[in-house]
Amino acid sequence: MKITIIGTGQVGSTIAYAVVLQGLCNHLVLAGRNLTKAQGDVLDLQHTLSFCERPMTIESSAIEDVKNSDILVITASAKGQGKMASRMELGVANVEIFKKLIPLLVRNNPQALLVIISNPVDVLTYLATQLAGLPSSRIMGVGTLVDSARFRVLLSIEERIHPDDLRTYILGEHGPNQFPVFSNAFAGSERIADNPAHRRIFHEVTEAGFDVYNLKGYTNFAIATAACEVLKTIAYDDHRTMPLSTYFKEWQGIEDNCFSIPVVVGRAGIIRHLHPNLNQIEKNALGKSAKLIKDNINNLINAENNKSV
Ligand SMILES: NC(=O)c1ccc[n+]([C@@H]2O[C@H](COP(=O)([O-])OP(=O)(O)OC[C@H]3O[C@@H](n4cnc5c(N)ncnc54)[C@H](O)[C@@H]3O)[C@@H](O)[C@H]2O)c1
Repeated sequence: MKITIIGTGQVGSTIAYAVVLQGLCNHLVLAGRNLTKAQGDVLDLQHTLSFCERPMTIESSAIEDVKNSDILVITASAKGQGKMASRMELGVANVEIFKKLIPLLVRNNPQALLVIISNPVDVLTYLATQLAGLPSSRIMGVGTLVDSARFRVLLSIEERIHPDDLRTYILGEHGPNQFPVFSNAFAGSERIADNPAHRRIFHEVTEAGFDVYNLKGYTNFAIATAACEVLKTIAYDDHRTMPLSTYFKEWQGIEDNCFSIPVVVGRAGIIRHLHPNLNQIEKNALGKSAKLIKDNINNLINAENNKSV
């Protein structure tokens, strides 16, 4: 299994470190615009291997020389300017980056699954699906997986139950247009109530990424761990369920959109979309989110396409 990470900034390097610690492949490539940084990371990671259980080839590469990967993890991104209030601030620059990167990467890595990390992740997963010309099952964004994980951790503190035993999903946008699915949230088969305390935790989660970013200038540990959950279920063909950003023609009455829905993931990519039975509050939230997310996609991608015609 050959995993290539595109972009060796804070997130790319931390994903690489987590991949090495977890032994998720036998061939890891770090590819970046800044080859010196990639080479430095490679040496540092190679020196980690004697403490790891699995041997692994670790190499650096120029992006144009990346070939025949099984999985491409895309973290390349423009830099945010100062404090960040919205992931859409990266949108115009990252749409441009993706228009150059995705066709090149797909041409040279025709069998690869694409795991999109860069923000705004739902817009970029939609764009990558358009540009790649591959089945949408092969392209996924680590959307609200990280939000759902944060939600479980904060709820676990409130409920004093291990976060892994909390079945709670946040769906929709990796951003302000996300919503919690309390109607299907359980711990030990007991419903996790939709009450003011749990709603307050959900609102904390929506802001949590910015809290970390505005304190230290980037987020890396939670996203790298979430990305590795996706890589692990692909590598071992585990068929685990998780909320990921994916293009769909139709899901629960919403058409032609791209955001996080519950999916089953394995070696072939997204194997199945799951269809939870949402209550009326959640159906309303879904409809509202879907419209706002599609507006973001239209504003960033379609407006740009129309300009270049
Ligand atoms: N989906 C999520 O949950 C999530 C969580 C955290 C961060 N992110 C996103 O991940 C991305 C990376 O974050 P980071 O903190 O590592 O940023 P960073 O600035 O540290 O790294 C970005 C990397 O992209 C490279 N790059 C820039 N322009 C490029 C180009 N034209 N071609 C190729 N490479 C290019 C840079 O050289 C750098 O190595 C951001 O968009 C960030 O918002 C997403």
